[in-house]
Amino acid sequence: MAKPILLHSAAELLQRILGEKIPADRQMEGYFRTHRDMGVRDRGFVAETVYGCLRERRWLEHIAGSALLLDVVAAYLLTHGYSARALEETGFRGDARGMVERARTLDKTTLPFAIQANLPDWLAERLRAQFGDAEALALALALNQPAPVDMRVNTLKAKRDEAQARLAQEGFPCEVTPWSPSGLRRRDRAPVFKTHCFKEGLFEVQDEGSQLLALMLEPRRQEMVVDFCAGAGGKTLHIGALMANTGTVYAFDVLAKRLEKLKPRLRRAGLNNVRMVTISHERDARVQRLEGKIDRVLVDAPCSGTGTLRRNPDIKWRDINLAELTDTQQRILAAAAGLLKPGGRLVYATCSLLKEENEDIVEKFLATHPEFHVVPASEILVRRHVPLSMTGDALRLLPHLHQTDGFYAVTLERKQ
Ligand SMILES: C[S@@+](CC[C@H](N)C(=O)[O-])C[C@H]1O[C@@H](n2cnc3c(N)ncnc32)[C@H](O)[C@@H]1O
Repeated sequence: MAKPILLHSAAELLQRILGEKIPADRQMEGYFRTHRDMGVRDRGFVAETVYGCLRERRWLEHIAGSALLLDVVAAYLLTHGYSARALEETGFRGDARGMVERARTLDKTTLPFAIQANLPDWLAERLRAQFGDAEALALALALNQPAPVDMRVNTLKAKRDEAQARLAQEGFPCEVTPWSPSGLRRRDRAPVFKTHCFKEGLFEVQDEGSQLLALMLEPRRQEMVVDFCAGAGGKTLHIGALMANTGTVYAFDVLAKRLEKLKPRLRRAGLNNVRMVTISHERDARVQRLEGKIDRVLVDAPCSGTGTLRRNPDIKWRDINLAELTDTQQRILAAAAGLLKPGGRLVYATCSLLKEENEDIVEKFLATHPEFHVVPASEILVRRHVPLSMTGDALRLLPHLHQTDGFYAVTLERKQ
C-alpha cells in the first residue's frame, strides 16, 4: 500500500493545481523538484493519482460524499484497486468503507449528466447542446482516458518504417497510426525521449490529430509560409519538413519564451528554413511587412484547449473567458488573412471542441471577407493520402471517433 505521506502529497499537489493557473505538468515538475527525497516509484504513484483525480473529480466527489481533496484522493484509490483496510492502515480517517459501498451499489446512469461525464457544468451543457446526450457522453468518456504517445516521423531524416524499425531495435516497438502517413504510436507512456532515435531527430512527439493540421495546409517547396501562432513549433517543424527544408517558414508568436523552445527542436530536426519572429500583437509591423506576400498561413489559434483533456485534464477545472478568446481568434484570423497573396491558402485550426471557437469564427470571417472561400477538407485528405472522410467542409477530429485529441481545422483560399 502507498505510504501515508503520499496521500497527503497527492492532495497537496491537487490543491496547487486547482488553485493556481500554472498547468498541471509544470506544477508537478516544480513539486517534485522541491521534494527530492521522493523516489521514482513514489513520484509515479503521486502523478498517476493526481491525474486520475483530475480526470474523475466529479464522480469521485460523489463517491466520497465530500469535495475535500484528501477524500477525493481516497475515493480514487478505493475505486482503483485499493481496499478500505489498506487505506485505513495509512491512517486515513475518512469514511473509506462508506465510499466502497457507495461505489459498489451506485447506478452511474442515474447520476446527472455532468457527474457521469466528469465535466464542469458549463462544459457539459455546451457539449450536450452541440452533440446530443449520447454522443456528448461518449466524447466525455474518451476525453477522460489517458492519451497514447503519438510520434511524427521526421521525413527529412527517415521513412516511417525505418524510424519504426530503429525504435523497435531500441526496445520501443510502435504501431503505425491509422490517419497520419508519418505517425507512430505507443499505447504506454514509454520514455521515448531517451532514445537515440529522438536525439538524432528522427521523430517528435505529436498527437496524430495535430499531425493532420500541417497536411491541411499542403505547403510546397520554395514557398513563403507563416505559422502565425507557432508556440514551441510543433507544427512549424512539420511544415518545414513538408517543404523539404526549402523556402521560408516564419514562426510568429507573442511569447518569446515559447519560440525559444523551438531552437533545439530545429537543430535536432535538421531544419534551417525557419525564421522565428516574436511579435507584440497580430498587427505588429513585422507582420504587416509581409502583407500580400505569403503563399500559406497556418493559424493554430489560442483556444480553450477543450480537445486536449486526455493530456491536460486540469484545463476543465479552470475559468475560461470564452468571449475574450473568441475576440482574439477573430482578430488573429483577420490579420493572418491579410498576409496572403491572391490564390494563397490559410488554415484556421484549434484544439477546441466548442463551436464558438470554430464554426462561428469562420462563419463571421467569411461574412466579412467575400474574397475567401472554403476548400473542402475531404479533397485535401484524399490528396494527402489520409483515409478519413468528413461530412462537412472542415476537418473535425474527436477522441471517441478518431482516437486523437479533439481538433477543428478549415482551409480558406483567397480568390485570384
Ligand atoms: C495553440 S497554441 C500554438 C501551438 C503551436 N502551434 C504548436 O503546434 O505547438 C497558440 C499560440 O498562440 C500564441 N498567441 C496568442 N496570441 C497571439 C497573437 N495575438 N498573435 C500570435 N500568436 C498568439 C500563444 O502564445 C500560443 O503559443
